[in-house]
Amino acid sequence: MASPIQLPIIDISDPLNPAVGKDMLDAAIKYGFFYVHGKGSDFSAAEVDSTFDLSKKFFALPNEEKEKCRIRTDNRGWSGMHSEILDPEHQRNQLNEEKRALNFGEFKNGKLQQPLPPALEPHEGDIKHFTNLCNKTAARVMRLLALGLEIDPEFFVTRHDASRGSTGCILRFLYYPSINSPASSSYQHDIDVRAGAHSDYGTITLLFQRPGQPGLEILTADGSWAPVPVWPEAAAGGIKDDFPPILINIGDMLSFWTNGLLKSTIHRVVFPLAERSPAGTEADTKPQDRYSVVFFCHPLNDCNLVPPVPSPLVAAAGVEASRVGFGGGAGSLKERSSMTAKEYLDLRLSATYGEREKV
Ligand SMILES: O=C(O)CCC(=O)C(=O)O
Ligand SMILES: [Fe+2]
Repeated sequence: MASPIQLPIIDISDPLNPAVGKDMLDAAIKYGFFYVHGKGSDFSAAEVDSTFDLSKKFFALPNEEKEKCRIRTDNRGWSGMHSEILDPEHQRNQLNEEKRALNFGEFKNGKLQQPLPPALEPHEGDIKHFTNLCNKTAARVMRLLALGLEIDPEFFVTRHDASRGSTGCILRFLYYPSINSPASSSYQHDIDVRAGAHSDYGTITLLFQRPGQPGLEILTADGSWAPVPVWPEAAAGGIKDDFPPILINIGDMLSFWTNGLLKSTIHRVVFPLAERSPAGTEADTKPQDRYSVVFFCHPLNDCNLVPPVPSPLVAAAGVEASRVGFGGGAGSLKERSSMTAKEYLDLRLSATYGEREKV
C-alpha cells in the first residue's frame, strides 16, 4: 500500500487572492483533492463538534425511530447498511458498504423538505445553520477556483445561489461502525471496505473528519491507493487549526463542466491498516468507529453545464472528453448541446441507486 499522500493545505481567509486561487487550481488539476484550513473558513471548532454530536445522537437512535426517515428516490433521509453499492463491479461481500448515512436536502422557508425523527426536530435550526456555513465556505473555494481559472470570481457562486432556485446540495452524516462491532466480525480485508471506490457527483465536496478516525483513501495516478491523513503533518506548522482541516474534492460535475481539466478523483473508505490484523495481534490498536460529515455542493438544477466553463485554461487544455463524468455515463461533451445539473445528477443517481424504487 502507498504511503499517506501529502496534499496541499490552503488558507481561504482571503477568497479574492489570485495567487491562492492558482495554488488551489493546481491542486484541483493534479490531485482533485486539497485541504483548507479551518481558520479562515466560516466554521468554529464548536460548530463542527456540535454537528458531530448531533450525528452521533442520530445514529444511536433505535432503528424504528430512524425508519421514519428512510431514504427515498429524492436522495433524502437515512440509509442503513448495504443499501448503497458504490462499486458494484468489485464489491460482493455482505460486509461491503458497512456504513450508515443520513442525507439532508434543501431547506424551504427555513424548513427541511423531509421527515426528521423526533429526536432531531429541535435541531432543525442547527442543521440549517451548519448548511449555511457549508455554503459560505464552498463559496470561498469556488471564488478561488474561478480566480485560478481566470474567469469572473462570481461565475460558480451565482450558479450555486440557492436563493435563486433549487439545487441538489446534500449535507450528509456518515457513520461507519468499527471492525469489532458484531456486524463486521466476518471481515475479510481484501474485499471488505467501508465505502466502495467512487467519485462524487456534484461540483465540490467538503469533508469533515474526526481526529483518530482515519480511513479515506484516494486512487493515485500510478493506480495505488493512498491514505489521506485526517490531520496532515504540515498543518502543525504555520496556521494552527483547532479542528482537522476541511478536505475538499472536485466532483464529476465540475470535472465535466471544465472539460476534464479539474480532476474528479476516485476515493474509498477502508478500515485503517492498523485495524486490519486479526483481533488481538495489535495490542495498541483500538478499532474506532468513524464518523464523517460531508457536504455535496451542486449548482442550481437548471444550470447548463454545456458549453464548458469559459476559461482560457479550459479551452487550452483540449482534453478529449470521452470519459469525463466517470460513472454517470455522461459521455462526451461534444455529443451534447445541453446538460443541466439536474439531468446530470439524475444520471448518476440512477446508476448508484438503481434498485431503490423497489425498496
Ligand atoms: O466518509 C468519508 O470519508 C467519505 C465519504 C464519501 O466519500 C462520500 O460519501 O462520498
Ligand atoms: Fe465520496
